[in-house]
Amino acid sequence: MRLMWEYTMRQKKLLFFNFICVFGFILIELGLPTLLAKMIDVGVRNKDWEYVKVMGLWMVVITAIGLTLHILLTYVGARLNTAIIIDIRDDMFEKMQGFSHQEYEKLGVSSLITRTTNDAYQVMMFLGMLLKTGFLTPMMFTASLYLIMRESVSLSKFVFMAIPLLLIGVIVLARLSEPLSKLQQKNLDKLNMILRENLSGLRVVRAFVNEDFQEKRFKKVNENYASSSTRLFSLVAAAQPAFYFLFNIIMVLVIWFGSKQIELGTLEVGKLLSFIEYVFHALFSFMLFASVFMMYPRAAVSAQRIQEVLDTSSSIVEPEEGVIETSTHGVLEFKNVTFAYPGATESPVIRDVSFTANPGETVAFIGSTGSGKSTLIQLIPRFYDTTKGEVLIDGVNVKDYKLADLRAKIGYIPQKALLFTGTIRDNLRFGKLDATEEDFLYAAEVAQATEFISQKEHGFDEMLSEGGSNFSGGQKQRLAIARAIIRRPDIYVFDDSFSALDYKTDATLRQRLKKETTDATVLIVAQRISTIMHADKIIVLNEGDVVGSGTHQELLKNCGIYYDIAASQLSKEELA
Ligand SMILES: Nc1ncnc2c1ncn2[C@@H]1O[C@H](COP(=O)(O)OP(=O)(O)OP(=O)(O)O)[C@@H](O)[C@H]1O
Repeated sequence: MRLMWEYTMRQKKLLFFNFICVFGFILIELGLPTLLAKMIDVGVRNKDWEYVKVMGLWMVVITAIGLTLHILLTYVGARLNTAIIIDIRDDMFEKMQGFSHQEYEKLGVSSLITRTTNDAYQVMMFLGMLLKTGFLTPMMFTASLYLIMRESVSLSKFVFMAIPLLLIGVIVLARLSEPLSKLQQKNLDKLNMILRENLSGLRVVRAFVNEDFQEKRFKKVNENYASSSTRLFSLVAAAQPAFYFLFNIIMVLVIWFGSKQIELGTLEVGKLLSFIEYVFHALFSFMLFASVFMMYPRAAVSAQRIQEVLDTSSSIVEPEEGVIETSTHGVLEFKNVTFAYPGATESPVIRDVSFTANPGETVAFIGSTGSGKSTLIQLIPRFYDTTKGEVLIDGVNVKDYKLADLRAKIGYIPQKALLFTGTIRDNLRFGKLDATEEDFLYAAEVAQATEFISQKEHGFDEMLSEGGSNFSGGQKQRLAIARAIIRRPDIYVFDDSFSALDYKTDATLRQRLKKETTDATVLIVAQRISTIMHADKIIVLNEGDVVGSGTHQELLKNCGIYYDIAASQLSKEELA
C-alpha cells in the first residue's frame, strides 16, 4: 500500500482533476432521479406540460454535462495511470542498474523482468480502477443511502439488511484470493524463466533435439499458471451471480412493499421510481467498490514484489567521496585475497591470493576449469567484494573509489562477448561515449576487426541483432576487445577473450595489443598456453589456490600442474 500511496501522491495535480470530475459526476448522477421524481409527481400528476418540458430540458443538459465529465474522468484516469507506471518502471530500472551480481542472483533475472512488466501493470490496473471508482463509489454510496432514507425510511430497511451480507462476502473473497494471487505471480516468474532460457538457448535446444522436452517443461508451467489463474477468476466470477441474486431480491421486496404503499396512498409513484434509482446507485457503487477491493490482494502481491526490488540495496556500497587523484596509473595489487560467493555454503572459491601487476606488464592466469580465474578478475571492477584481504589499484583499495571512477580505469572484456542491439558504432561507443571516427578506426585496427567490418555492407553502421547473433563468435570477441581499447584504460582485463579466435588472428592481435598497451597493465585469463606463454608473469590456479607463479620457462621447471597443461598443448620441441 505504501508503494501505491507514494506513487499516486506524486501526481497531485492530476489527482485534483480526478477528484473534481468524480464530484461533478456524482452530483449529476444523483440529481437526475430527483428531477425525474419532480417531473412525475408535480408535472405529470398536475398535467402541467410546461413544467414537464422544462424538467426534461434540464435533464438533457445535465446528462450532457455528466457525459462530458465522464469522458474527462476517463482521460484524467488514463493520464494518471501512465504517469504512475512510468515512474514505477523508471525507478525500478534505475535501482536494478545499481545492483551487484549478488542481487541479480538473489532476485533472479526473469523475476526482475516480470516485476518490471507484469507486476507494474497489475499495480497500474488496480490504481486505475481505484482512482476511477475509489472516490466515486464511496461518495455515491453514502449520498445514495442518504437519499434512500429521505425518500422512504420504511423501504430503506431492505437495503440496510443486505449491506452486512455484502460486506462479509467481499472480505471472504479477498482472503481467499490473496494466496492465489501470490501463486499466480510466482508461476508467471517461472513461465518467463523457461521462455527466456529457451529463446536464448534455442540453438542448443535444437542441436540436442530437445524441443519436445522443452515443450513439455513449458506446458507444465503454463498449465500451472492457467490453473492458478482459473481458480482466481472462478472465485471472482462466482461473486457476480451471488451479488445479482441479492440485488434482485432487494428490488422485488422494494417494488412489492412500495406498490402496497402507493395503493394505500402513503407513497407517490415518482418517489418510488427515484427510490429504485437510488437503490440501484447504492448497490452498484458498493459492487464496484467491492470489485476494486477484490483486485487489491493481487495488486498488493505485485506491489510487494516491486517494493522488494526498490528496497533492495546493492551489497557493493560506494564511498561518499571517492579517491580521484592517484600518483600511479594502473598498478594492481591483490593482498591475501580470499573470496567465497555470497550465500554459497562451499569453501572459498579463491584463497589467500597475492600478486602485483605493474603498468607495461602482462600477467596471465591459467588453471583447470572452475579453478577460480574468472572469479578472481571479477573482483577488480568490484563486481563482488573480497571476503578477506584487499584489492588495490594505484595503492587505493577498490572500495575507496567511486564505482564509475574505478571502472573507468579498467577495460574489461568478458568471457562471453556481450554485445547490444544497435550498430557496430553504437557498441564501440559503450567504451567511450564521445568517441570520434578516428577512435573507431583505431580501435578496430588494433582489435583486428577492420577487415570484417569493411566487408559488411554498412561498415561501422552495420546493425547487430539481439546479443549480436548475426556475427560470428570470433567477430564478436574482436568487437568486445575494440570496445575496451577505445576507452584506453589503465588496466586491461581479458577473461578468456581470445578463445574464439583462430591461432593466427590470436597471435597477430596479441602482437598488436602489446604495442598498444606499453603503458597499461594487462591481465589475461586463458586456457591456451600459446596465448599466455610470453606474459611477464603467469599465475597458476588450482581449486582456488595459487600453485605457481613465474615466467613460462620458470613454471615449466617448477610447477607440475603448469607443466601438465603445457604438455597437453605443446609439442616436445616447444616444451624443451
Ligand atoms: N555466481 C556464482 N555463485 C556461486 N558459485 C559460483 C558462481 N560463479 C562461479 N562459481 C563457482 O566458482 C568456482 C570458480 O568459477 P570460475 O568461473 O571463477 O572458474 P574459472 O577458472 O574461470 O573456470 P573456466 O575456466 O571454466 O571459466 C566454480 O566452482 C564455480 O562453480
